[in-house]
Amino acid sequence: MLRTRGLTKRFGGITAVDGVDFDLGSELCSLIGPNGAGKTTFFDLLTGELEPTDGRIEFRHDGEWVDVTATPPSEIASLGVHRSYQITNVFPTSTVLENVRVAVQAHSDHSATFWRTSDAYEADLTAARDILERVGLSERADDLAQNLSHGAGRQLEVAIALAGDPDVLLLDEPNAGVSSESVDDIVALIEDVARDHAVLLVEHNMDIVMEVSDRVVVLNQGSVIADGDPSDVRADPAVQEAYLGGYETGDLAEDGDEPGEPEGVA
Ligand SMILES: Nc1ncnc2c1ncn2[C@@H]1O[C@H](COP(=O)(O)OP(=O)(O)OP(=O)(O)O)[C@@H](O)[C@H]1O
Repeated sequence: MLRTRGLTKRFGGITAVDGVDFDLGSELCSLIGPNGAGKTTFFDLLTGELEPTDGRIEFRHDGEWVDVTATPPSEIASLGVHRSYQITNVFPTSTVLENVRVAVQAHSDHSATFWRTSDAYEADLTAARDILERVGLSERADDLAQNLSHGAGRQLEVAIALAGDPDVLLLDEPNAGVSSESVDDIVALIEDVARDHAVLLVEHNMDIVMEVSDRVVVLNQGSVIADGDPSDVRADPAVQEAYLGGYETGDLAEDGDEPGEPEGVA
């Protein structure tokens, strides 16, 4: 679905992403690593928000590999790669339904038509309602987005990303700031969208990573230090040393950190 070759991003003297070769298939792959490992920079490169210093990015589109290195974000989105942004593309004073309808309309073929028919409007509304049902927000459809809890806000961001009918979803800490009661909803949502999308997930909570991932890739100082099955990656001594520090499932819940988070993770 997506691949990088020799992908590199330098900021002055800092190499944030260092020659990364990465392939994403039809799977749920988690990208983990300590603070400053380069995860956000890697996402920003994939979505076109940053231009690489070196290397290339390709997406599979209509059966062909397309080189999208240094392509603007809107074009990358139109090729089927969507990122769930943290709040930034939600209109707080619009309803939940309207937020998703606008996102559906922006993607639909008839969006460029000035005189949109009421049929097109109804079709977009129906599609938006279906998406809200899928992410578990149907009952909040008429609420203003600004009145949602953090967890429901994350569900709305995923709904907006789904409205673009993506092939690849990049989920950027969908669990960040979410109350412990809502974590199960977010985990269920991640697992659900992964059934019919390739998903690349950045997530600090290792319990979630171990539960949902088909594959885990570990970045450290911009380089991939491990890539494979979650349990193999967890047992990898290099990963333990760079990031996990003796992590066992659930064992960090008692020491004041968030459950499942390696120590020192923001
Ligand atoms: N715009 C920038 N200008 C200069 N340095 C940057 C910039 N963005 C990131 N960096 C540096 O690049 C490195 C990688 O940062 P990045 O935010 O990608 O890591 P991360 O793995 O996402 O970290 P975190 O888990 O804390 O979000 C860090 O050393 C960071 O300070």
